Amino acid sequence: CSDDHTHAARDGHDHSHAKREFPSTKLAPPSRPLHWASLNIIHTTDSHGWLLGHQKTSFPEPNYSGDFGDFASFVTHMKEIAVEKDVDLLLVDSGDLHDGTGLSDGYPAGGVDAHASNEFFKQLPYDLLAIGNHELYIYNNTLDMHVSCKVLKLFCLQALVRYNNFAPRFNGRYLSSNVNITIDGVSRPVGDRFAKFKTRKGREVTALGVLYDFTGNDKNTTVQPVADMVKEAWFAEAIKDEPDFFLLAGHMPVSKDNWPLVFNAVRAVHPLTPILILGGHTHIRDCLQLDGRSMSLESGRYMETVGWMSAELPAPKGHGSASSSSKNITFTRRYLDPNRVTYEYHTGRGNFSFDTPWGRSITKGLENLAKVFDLSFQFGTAPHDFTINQAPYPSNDSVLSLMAEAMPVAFSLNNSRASLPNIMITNSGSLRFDIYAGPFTKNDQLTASPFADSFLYIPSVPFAAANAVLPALNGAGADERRRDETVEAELWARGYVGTRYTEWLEEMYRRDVEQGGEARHAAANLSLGYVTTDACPGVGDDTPHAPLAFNNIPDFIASDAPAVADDTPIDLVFVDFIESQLIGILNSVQKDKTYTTADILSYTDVLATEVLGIYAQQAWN
Ligand SMILES: O=c1ccn([C@@H]2O[C@H](COP(=O)(O)O)[C@@H](O)[C@H]2O)c(=O)[nH]1
Repeated sequence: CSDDHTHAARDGHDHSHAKREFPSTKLAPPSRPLHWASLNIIHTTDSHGWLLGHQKTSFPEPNYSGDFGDFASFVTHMKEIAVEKDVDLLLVDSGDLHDGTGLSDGYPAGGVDAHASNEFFKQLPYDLLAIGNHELYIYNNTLDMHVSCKVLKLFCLQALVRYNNFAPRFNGRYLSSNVNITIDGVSRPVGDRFAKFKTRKGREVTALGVLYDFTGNDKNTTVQPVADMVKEAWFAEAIKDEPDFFLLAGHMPVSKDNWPLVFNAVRAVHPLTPILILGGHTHIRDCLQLDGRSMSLESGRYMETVGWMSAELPAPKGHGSASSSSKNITFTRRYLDPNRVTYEYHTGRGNFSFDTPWGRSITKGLENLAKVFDLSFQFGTAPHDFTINQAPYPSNDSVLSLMAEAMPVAFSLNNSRASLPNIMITNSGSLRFDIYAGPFTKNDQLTASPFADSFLYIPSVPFAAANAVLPALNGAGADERRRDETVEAELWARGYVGTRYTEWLEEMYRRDVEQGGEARHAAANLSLGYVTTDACPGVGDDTPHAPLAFNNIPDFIASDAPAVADDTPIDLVFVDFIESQLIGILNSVQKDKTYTTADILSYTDVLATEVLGIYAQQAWN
């Protein structure tokens, strides 16, 4: 029934689901079936707690409205199809499960970030997972991903009670090839360094799980640079024997990063063995081929994309295959919008036959968790949409402008310093999602600003110096150069990837404008969404869309500067995430004093996660 494929509503059998039978919005189905080959992969990355799907009704949100229960049902049906076709289908994740929604970050005091949401992740039949940088900002989060009872005998009982954790569930397939955690003075991999396993069809796989050169990790966790990892004896030993293919998952962008180091190290030993790379981190849809027998895929962010890769591999070794063939392998890739229309289209199911009991139970469990965490608690009513890149900055419709306005309001509560002049600075990367008109809930607060960062200050900074910090941080100095390369490199290493994502959005918008976008979209009846151009052949986006409007934003934002004389001492307030850059910049814009961490004090107990809620309670009620 074709209509069954064009609405994302549920069948209504289970009325307890009625609340999430969004969107009633009509969704376009995919443009064509997926190409299945002898080996196929479903890929997720950078999900950041977005397991209840995107719940707002303005486009592009309905494109991503499928929840993790729907995804589980999709995976079940796809696995059945793979068996019918007698081909391999693997499920792979490339990390960053923490920081992003109320489900991951709305836990009660004393809890561990994403522990509860990861219980749902653990229910999916992932064949391989890799650690992300967001698993490493806080030691306890890393610990929660670890704990192998095989290794940690004494610690285990206590850990299982407190941290009923992640890696052991995946039985050697949660990989952290270059990431360690230190427990009781002993440094050990968070998951496993590598995995060797066989697919259902008997293909031998050698797998790695690599993190890019991240340096913002908490103490007692370590990230080994990729260039050093490939020189390790364990690495040489792991890749020595030839499998049917190498599966390189990792939280590392497929373009402009270090995958070639890993790829070349493998190629030096195995010039022809297929290499399949599943990357992440920059939140974009991207694909390239490092050679004709390899494909690298990156599948977006926030469960806004489910990636698909297919590779026509020869039969497994020992099944009479010509594994030493030097011919190019036929690969395809596709970026799926995760919604029920997409899922039903590709599984040949309708609203009445799509849900599996297991998928439904995951949806129910997520909804219960949202209740337990009180995620629909309403702070106020947002008067209109506030966006990160669709609206110019500064403007009334910019989330960044909203934050700049909200900080002084939120930090003035019970704060004896509030009457003193100040400038408050935060990084725009801390704002992770748009705010939509209507009820502004605890979940909306955490999707917009999920990092529980504190605010610090340096007292008595002369206004002229304090006021020079923001432009210097943003690189808009007198000579109009982009930000200092050292600062840029440091930000990248600490996990600052906003630039790559916004460049991607800008490029799709610019290309579209050049092609005379609007009339074309109207004629083709396109809804808003991602419009990907990558370096791989064939159709990428599963459902065609028109791109969102794009405006450039600065990397750092600040509250309005006070109207005081240049030499007036003021409080320079800033989010702790940018502490090291801020001190460096402050020392570069003035030479009267060398500021150090000893000059820094705590400004407020209000965390970055709480600012918008406090503001909404005052301004939006
Ligand atoms: O405490 C924090 C931690 C991170 N950020 C911002 O997050 C991104 C990096 O996240 P990815 O998902 O790995 O892209 C980066 O832009 C940081 O600015 C933060 O603000 N505070």
